[in-house]
Amino acid sequence: MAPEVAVDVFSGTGKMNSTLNYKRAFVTFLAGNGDYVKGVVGLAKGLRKAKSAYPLVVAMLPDVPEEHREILRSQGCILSEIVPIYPPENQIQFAMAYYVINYSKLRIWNFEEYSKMIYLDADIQVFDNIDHLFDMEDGYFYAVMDCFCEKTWCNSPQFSIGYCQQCPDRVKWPAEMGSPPALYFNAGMFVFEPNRLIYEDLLRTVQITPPTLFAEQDYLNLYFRKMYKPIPLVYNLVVAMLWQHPDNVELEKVKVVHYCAAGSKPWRFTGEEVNMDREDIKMLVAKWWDIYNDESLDLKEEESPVSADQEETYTKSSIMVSMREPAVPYIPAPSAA
Ligand SMILES: O=c1ccn([C@@H]2O[C@H](COP(=O)(O)OP(=O)(O)O)[C@@H](O)[C@H]2O)c(=O)[nH]1
Ligand SMILES: OC[C@H]1O[C@H](O[C@@H]2[C@@H](O)[C@H](O)[C@@H](O)[C@H](O)[C@@H]2O)[C@H](O)[C@@H](O)[C@H]1O
Ligand SMILES: [Mn+2]
Repeated sequence: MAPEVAVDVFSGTGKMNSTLNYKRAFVTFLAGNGDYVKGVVGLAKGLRKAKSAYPLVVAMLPDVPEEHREILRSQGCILSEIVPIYPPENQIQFAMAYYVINYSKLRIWNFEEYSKMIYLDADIQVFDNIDHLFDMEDGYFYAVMDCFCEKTWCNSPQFSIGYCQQCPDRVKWPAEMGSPPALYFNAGMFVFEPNRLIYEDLLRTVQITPPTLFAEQDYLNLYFRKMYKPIPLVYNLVVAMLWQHPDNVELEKVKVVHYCAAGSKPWRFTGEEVNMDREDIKMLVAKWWDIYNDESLDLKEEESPVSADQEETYTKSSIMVSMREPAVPYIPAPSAA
């Protein structure tokens, strides 16, 4: 069983963070005019169904069309347009070509309107309330450990020797390859504190850090390696764990599902890719659709979505904030579709 830190939101230090005057929110990232917007709608409705007390902010690139923005506003999302961030010139072949746009996620450290945020990829669904994660001790970067066994890792040293942190005793890390890799998190879900100084350092450092296979996920693991605290996989079930490490998964206890395996995105699910004919995968995809199609979870007219001027102010401030950096030419990245 992989090493895990129990989620002790009332840490021994008694430093349970006051919820007074602290703004908290979930935040996701949206790029392009494709179908990830369905993921964000599903996430907004899932958080509503889980009765979360906090809003969902959408950090979106300029290429998200107005029609999609309107859909997200109607679901109560707080939209914040961000300026893209690109890695330095490089020859790297990212594990997936479209990962290049994921560096733009770094903009969320600039959302200083919030004291603590939980980042969630748009291909994630929250099936149970996880608001208690906001009460974890400040000063750390909390996320769930990833798995190195999928083909996407085939060009990594871990994959080449069959090593995975989810089962470190299966194939031990060979001494001749130096010390085993530090605990490594999946960057589809994490608990963090926006901070302008960290934000500026993140942007400075990313320009002098050679990009690697998993793009901003590798970079975030490198940058936060001293602050990282693993949390239980119930908070981000990377679905490949179901077949790569079934002994580590108690599906009935899982609160958050991350549809990141090839072919598992619910809104484009065909069931044809490897492992997509599994009963558990088909059940999780159906659960996602149950929420997405549940009209009772749509934001009601009488519920106060973000008013236009409130959003405008917020968006302007975030644009002003994000535009403080030199604007970069926006080059649409290869589509993930
Ligand atoms: O065309 C795209 C590709 C990615 N994303 C965003 O970037 C995140 C990371 O991409 P993805 O989840 O596909 O990566 P994976 O977790 O599958 O590696 C997505 O969840 C979305 O929030 C997006 O908005 N549009
Ligand atoms: O840009 C790099 C991405 O890296 C991560 O996805 C990976 C990772 O989970 C691997 O372990 C899987 O094998 C792979 O399928 C999946 O794409 C994050 O989920 C995503 O948000 C983003 O940071
Ligand atoms: Mn994802």
